[in-house]
Amino acid sequence: MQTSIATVSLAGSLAEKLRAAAAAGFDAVEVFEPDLVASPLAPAQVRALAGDLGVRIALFQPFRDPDHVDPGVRARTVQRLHRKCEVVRELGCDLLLVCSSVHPGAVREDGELAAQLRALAEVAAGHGVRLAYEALAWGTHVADYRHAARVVAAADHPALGTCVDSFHVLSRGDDPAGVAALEKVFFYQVADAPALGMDLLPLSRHHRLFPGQGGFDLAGFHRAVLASGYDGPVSLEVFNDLYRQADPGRTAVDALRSLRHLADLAEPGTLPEAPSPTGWAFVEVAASEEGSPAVTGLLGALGFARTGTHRRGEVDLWTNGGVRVVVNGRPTRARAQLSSLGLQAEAPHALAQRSRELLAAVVHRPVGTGEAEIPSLVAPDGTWVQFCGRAPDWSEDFLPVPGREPAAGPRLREVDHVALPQPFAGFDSAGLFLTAVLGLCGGELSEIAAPDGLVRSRAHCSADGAIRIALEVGPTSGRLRGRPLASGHVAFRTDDALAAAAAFAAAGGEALEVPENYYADLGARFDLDAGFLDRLRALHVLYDRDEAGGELLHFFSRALSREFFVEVLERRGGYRGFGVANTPVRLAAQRRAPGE
Ligand SMILES: O=C(O)c1ccc(O)c(O)c1
Ligand SMILES: [Mg+2]
Repeated sequence: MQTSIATVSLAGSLAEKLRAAAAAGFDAVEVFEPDLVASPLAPAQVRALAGDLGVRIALFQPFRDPDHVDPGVRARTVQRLHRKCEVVRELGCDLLLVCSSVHPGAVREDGELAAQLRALAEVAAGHGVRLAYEALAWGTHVADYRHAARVVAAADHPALGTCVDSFHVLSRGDDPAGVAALEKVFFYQVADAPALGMDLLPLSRHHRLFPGQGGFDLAGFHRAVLASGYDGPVSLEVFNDLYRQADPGRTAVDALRSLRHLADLAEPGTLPEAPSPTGWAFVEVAASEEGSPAVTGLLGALGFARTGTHRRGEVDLWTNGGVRVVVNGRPTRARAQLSSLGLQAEAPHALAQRSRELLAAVVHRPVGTGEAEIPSLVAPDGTWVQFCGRAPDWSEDFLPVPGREPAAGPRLREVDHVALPQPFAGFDSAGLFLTAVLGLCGGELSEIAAPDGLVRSRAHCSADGAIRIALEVGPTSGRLRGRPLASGHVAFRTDDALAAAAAFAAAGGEALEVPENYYADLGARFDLDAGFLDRLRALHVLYDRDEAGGELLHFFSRALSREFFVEVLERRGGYRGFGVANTPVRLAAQRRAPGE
C-alpha cells in the first residue's frame, strides 16, 4: 500500500507539513492549494524539499467549479486550468483533483457537463496532467460518486478519471458497493467522521477524523476500492479543527497508524495479531512523598494489605483478593496518579513487530538482575501499558512482606476498568492507540453535562470484556472556569458493594458524598425497596439499572488528587455499562470535594 496524506490534515507551514509527513513515514502527500499559495516556497522548491525528504507529491488539489453555464466564465476556467497545470508540473506530479461544482451556475445536463470536462481534460493532457473528478457531497448537480463516474465515462478522455473520497460517499449514506465496479479511479481519499447528524459541508470541513476514530465502515469501503483494481496511493484527507492546531508530528503519526490499521481491518493478517490481553496483572499508582500516605491509607481502608516490596525499594505491592495494586513511591510530579497498567497477555513478546508497524515502539524499564523484562508501550498520554506473560512472573520482583493480614471486609474480585483523563486535544489520539495498537474495541461516545462544561467519555474493551479502559476529556483545553476534573480512576469489582461500602466506612474510608436529591430522584425513577434505598443513601452508594434489568451498585472514594480516585462496583444480572447516568452527580460532588 502506498500511503499518502493531504497537507490540509496537518498544522503548520507547508514545509512543516511535509517534514511531519516524511518523518512519520508516509510515501506521498497531496498538496492542498491554500498551503502552497501561502507558502514562500516556489513550487519547484516544494518539489525539491519533498524529494530531499523522500516523499512523493501525488496530487495537487483542489481545482474548483470546473463547469459553468456561462461561456465567459468557462473561458476563464480554461485559463485558470492552464496556470494550475503548470503548477502541477512544477510540483513534479501529474495529477490534479477537480471537485464537482457547488455554485448555482453549474451545468445541470450530463451531456453538456461531460463535454465541458472533456475539453478541460484535453487542456490538462497538453501539459501532461490528468484530472481526477470528485463528487462533493454538496455538489450542485453532481454529488454522488456513481453520477461522477457516469459523466467521466461519457466524457471518454484518457486524461479524465474519478477521485473517490470515503467521506462524500458514506456521509450521504450511499451504498459503497458500486465503488468496486468503478473503472477509472485515478485517486482514493479516505476519512472517517462522527455521526453528528449535521449538514455535510460543516461536518466535512471541521469534523473529519482519521480511520477508526469515527463511525464509518471504512474497512468495507477500502475493500471496495481495492476490488475496483485501484493500486495508487491511499490518501488521508482529514479536515479537522483540532488537528489544524495540533503538533503536526504527532498528528502524522496518528494518521499513518490509522491507515496501517485500516489496511489490516480490510485484509486481516496484513499486520501481526494484536496482543489480546486476557486480564489485569496490576495497576500502578505513582504517588509522591506527600501523596503516598493518602494512597496507602485508601488502599488499607479498601481492605488491601501490603504483601510485597520491590527488590530495589520504593515500590510496594498491595493485594486484595484478585486485585494487585503497585504503589510506586519513586519521585513523581503528581500527588497520586495512575501511571501504569499491567495487562496479562499470552505472548507479550509478539507485540513488538505489530506495534513497530503501528509506530508505537516497545520500551523496557531499567531492570535489575533477576527482574522480569516486561515489554511495554507508552500511551499518548504517557501512561505505561505493560504486557505480563506467565514467565518470568513480574510479581517475583517483589519480596514478600511477612505477617501482613489483609483487613476485614469483603474481598475484591478484580479490576473492572480504569479511566484515564486526557488532554483536550488528545482524546481521539488516545482512542486510536487503544483500538489500533492494543486491539481494543471503542464503544459509544458519552457526553455528560458537568458543572463546568461537557465531559466526553468512551470505553474501549477487549473482545471478552476482560479489559476495559475508559478515556475521559474535560470541558476545554484552558477550562474557561472551574477546576480541573479528578477523572483518573481505577474501578474494582466486588460481589457485594453495600458490604464493601460499609467496611470501607468502618475502616475510616471517606466515600464521595452523594446529595439527598440524587436518592429522591432514584426513588422516583426506579421502584426500589425503601430499606434498600436507605442503605444506598446511608453508604453513598449510587445505583443504575439497564434495559435488561441488570443493576449496578457503585461508590467512589474522595479524590486523593485531581488525577486519582477509586471506584468500587458490583454488577448484578449482567449489567455491562459504566453507570454513565450517575456521572454528572459524581462530577458535581467531586467539584465540591476536589482533592488536593
Ligand atoms: O471541502 C472541500 O471543498 C473539499 C475540497 C477537496 C476535497 O477533496 C474534498 O473532499 C472537499
Ligand atoms: Mg476529497
